[in-house]
Amino acid sequence: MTASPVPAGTGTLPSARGGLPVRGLRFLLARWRVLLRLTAWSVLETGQTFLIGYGPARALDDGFLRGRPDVGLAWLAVAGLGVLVGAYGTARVYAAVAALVEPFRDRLVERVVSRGVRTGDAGSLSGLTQQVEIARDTFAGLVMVSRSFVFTAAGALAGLFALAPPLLLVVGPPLAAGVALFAATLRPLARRQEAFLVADEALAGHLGTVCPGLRDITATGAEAHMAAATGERVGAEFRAARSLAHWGVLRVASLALGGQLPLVLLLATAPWLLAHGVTTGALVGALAYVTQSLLPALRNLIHGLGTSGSRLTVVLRRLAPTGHAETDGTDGDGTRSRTGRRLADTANPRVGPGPSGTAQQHVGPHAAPGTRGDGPRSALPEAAPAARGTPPTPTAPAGAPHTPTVDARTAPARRSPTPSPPALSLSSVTFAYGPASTPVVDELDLTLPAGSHLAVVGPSGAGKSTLTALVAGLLTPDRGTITVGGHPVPGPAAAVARVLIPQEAYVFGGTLAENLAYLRPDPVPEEELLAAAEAVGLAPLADRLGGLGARLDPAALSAGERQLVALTRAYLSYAPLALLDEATCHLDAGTEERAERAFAARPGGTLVVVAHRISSARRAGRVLVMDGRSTACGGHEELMRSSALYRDLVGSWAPAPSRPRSEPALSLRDADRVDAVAGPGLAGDGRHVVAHGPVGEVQAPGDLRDGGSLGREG
Ligand SMILES: Nc1ncnc2c1ncn2[C@@H]1O[C@H](COP(=O)(O)OP(=O)(O)OP(=O)(O)O)[C@@H](O)[C@H]1O
Repeated sequence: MTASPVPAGTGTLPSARGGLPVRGLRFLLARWRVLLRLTAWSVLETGQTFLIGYGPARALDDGFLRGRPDVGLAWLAVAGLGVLVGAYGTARVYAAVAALVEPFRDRLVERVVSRGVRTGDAGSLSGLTQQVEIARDTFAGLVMVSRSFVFTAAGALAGLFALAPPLLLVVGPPLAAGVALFAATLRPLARRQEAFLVADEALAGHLGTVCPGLRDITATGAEAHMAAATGERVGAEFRAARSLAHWGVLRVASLALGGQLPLVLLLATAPWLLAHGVTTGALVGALAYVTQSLLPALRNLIHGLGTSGSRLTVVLRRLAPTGHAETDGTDGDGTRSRTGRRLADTANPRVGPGPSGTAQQHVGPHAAPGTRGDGPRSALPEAAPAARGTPPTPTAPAGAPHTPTVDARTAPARRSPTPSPPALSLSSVTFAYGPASTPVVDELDLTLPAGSHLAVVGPSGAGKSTLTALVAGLLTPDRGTITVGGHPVPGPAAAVARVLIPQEAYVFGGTLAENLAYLRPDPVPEEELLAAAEAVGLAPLADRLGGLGARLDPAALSAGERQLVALTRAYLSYAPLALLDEATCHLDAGTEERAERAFAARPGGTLVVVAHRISSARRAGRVLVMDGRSTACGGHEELMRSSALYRDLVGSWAPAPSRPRSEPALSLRDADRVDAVAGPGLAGDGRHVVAHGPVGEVQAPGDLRDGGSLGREG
C-alpha cells in the first residue's frame, strides 16, 4: 500500500451516488501527473486510429488507383507501423492506469480495514476486501474503456476531417446522438441494474438459507409459507429484470444510432459524396474508421460503462460507511441497513428486529459456519415459521392456549394435556425408499398417549431416523396413517404439535435470548427463559456466555453447546411432542440425562428419543426396538427377556469391566479439548489427564466424539 492512512469518515473515494463528484475529482486532480502520462500514451493510440483510415485512403488515392503500387504499399506500411506504435502506447497505458487504480484500491482497503478494526468486525474483512478487488478491477475497466473511446473518437474524427470535411458531417451527428442517448440512459440504467442486483442477492440469500433447510421446512409444515416468501422474491427479481431489460433496449438503440447508422449513411450518401469531391480512397478510409474504430469503441463504452459502472456503484455503496450490511445485516455501528434488514428478514421469517433491534441471523457470504446451515439438518430451526411466527391458532395443539407469561415448566401445551387423542399414533405405517426396495418401516403400529416417553433403539441403518422423519412429515408413508395430537401428518395442525430436534443443532447469530425464544410466537419473559435454561442444563453455559443478552457466535460454540441451546429452545416451544433424533449425541451422559428428564417432565409433553446410550433407553417408559422389518416394543425389563436384539444392544452399550483403581483406563496427553471428555472419574492438570476406570461411557471411544488426541495406556 502506498497511501497514507485515511481518517475514519474521510477519504477520497469516488462517491457511489451522483456520478463522479467532488471527492472523485479531487482524487483525480491529485494525480495529475499520472493523468498526463496516461494522456500522452493515449495520444499514440490516437495516431494509430488516425492511420487506420488515413493510410488506406492515401494508399488508394495516391498509390494503387494511380498505378503507383509502391506508394500504395508505403502508405499501408505506415498504417502498419502506426499499429505497432499504438500497441506500444497501449502497453504503456496499462502501466499508467495501474498507477491510478492502485491508490484507489489502497484507499478503499484502508477505509475498510480501519472500519473493521474500529467496529471489531474483523470477520467481515475478507469479504469486504474481496469487494475492494472487484471495485478496483471495475474501476480499471472503466478508465480503460472511457479513455479508449475518447482517444479513438478523436483520432477517427480528425482522420475524417483530414480526408474530407463532408465525411465528418455524415458520421459526426449520428455518433454524437448515439453517445448523448447512451449518456441520458446511464443513470436510470444504473439504478435499475442496482435494483436487479439487490433483488438477485435477496433471492440468492433467501434460497441459500431455505434450501439446506428443506427437510425442516417440510417437517414443520412450512412449505406454503416458504413458497410464498420465495415467490415474493422471485417476483421482485422478475420485475427488476424486466425493467432493466426495457432500459437495456435504449442501450442497443444508442449503439445502432452512434455506431451503425453512420455506416448506413456513408453507403447511402456515397454517390453524393463522390460527386462532391470526396475521393474513393477517402470513402474507404471513412468506412474503415466507422467499422474498425468507432463501432468497437462505442460498443465497449456502452458495455463497459453500462455494466461495470453499475457494478462499481453498487460495490462502492457497500464499502461506504453504511454499506457492509450484506455481511451480517447490521451496519458498522450495529444499526440495520436497508439491505441488511432485507437479508436478515429473509433468513429469519420472524418479522421485525429482535429485542435488541439488531439483526437476528448472520447471512450472506461471510456468515459464520453453522448459521447458513452446515447440512440439511442444521439450516433451519426445528419448528415451522407458521408455528413460531404467528400466535397460536385454532389449529394449535389442543390445550395450548396462548398465554404469554407462563412459566417454562407449565407452558400451556404441556400444562393442559388432552387425553383423548394420542400424542402420536402410527397405524400400519409402511415406508420404503424406492419402489423395489425392502421397506425400512413395515406395517408399524404405535400409539403413544400424551405424557409418555419412548426411546427408539436399533442397530445402525435400522430405520430410526426414517421413523422420526415420517412423524415429522419429511417422508410420506407408502401405506398407513400417522397422527400427531390427533391431527394427520402431513398437515399444519400436526406441524405445530411437534418439534423435531435433529443431531446438528441450529444456532443463529443473535442473542442467547433470541435463540431460545425463537419458536415462541409470543414474547417470552426472562424468568421463563432462565427457568428453561436451568431445567435443560443450559444455565452454566448461559452464565459463561454472559447471560441471556450475550450475542452468540455459532462457530465459537461446541457441537454440544449448540445442542443445549437447541434443546432449550425446543423445550420452550408450545409443541407437545418432542422428537429428539440423536439430539443429545454431543452431550456427556449427565447433561443428556438432565435434558431428557426435563423434556419428559414437561406436563403433557410427549418425548420420543432416538437413543444412543443404554442410560437413555432405560429412562424411557417404553422402548421401540427397530431392526429393519421387525420391531418390538415394551419396557426395558420386558425387552431384556423377550428381545435378543435388545439384549445385544444393551450388551454392546454396557460399560467396560472395571479395572484396579491404580490402573488408568485411558490417558489423554496434550489434548486440546480436555473438557470434551471431562466428567466423573477424570482428573488432570489440563495438559495431561488421567482417568481412573471405570469412567462409565467415556471409556467407549465411540463416545469421545469431540475429544483431542487419544491414546490408551496400560
Ligand atoms: N434418502 C435415502 N435414500 C435411500 N435409502 C435411505 C435414505 N435414507 C436412509 N436410507 C436407508 O434406510 C435405512 C434406514 O436408515 P436410517 O437413517 O433411518 O437408519 P438409522 O437407524 O437412523 O441409522 P443410524 O443409527 O445409523 O442413524 C438404511 O438402510 C439407509 O441406508
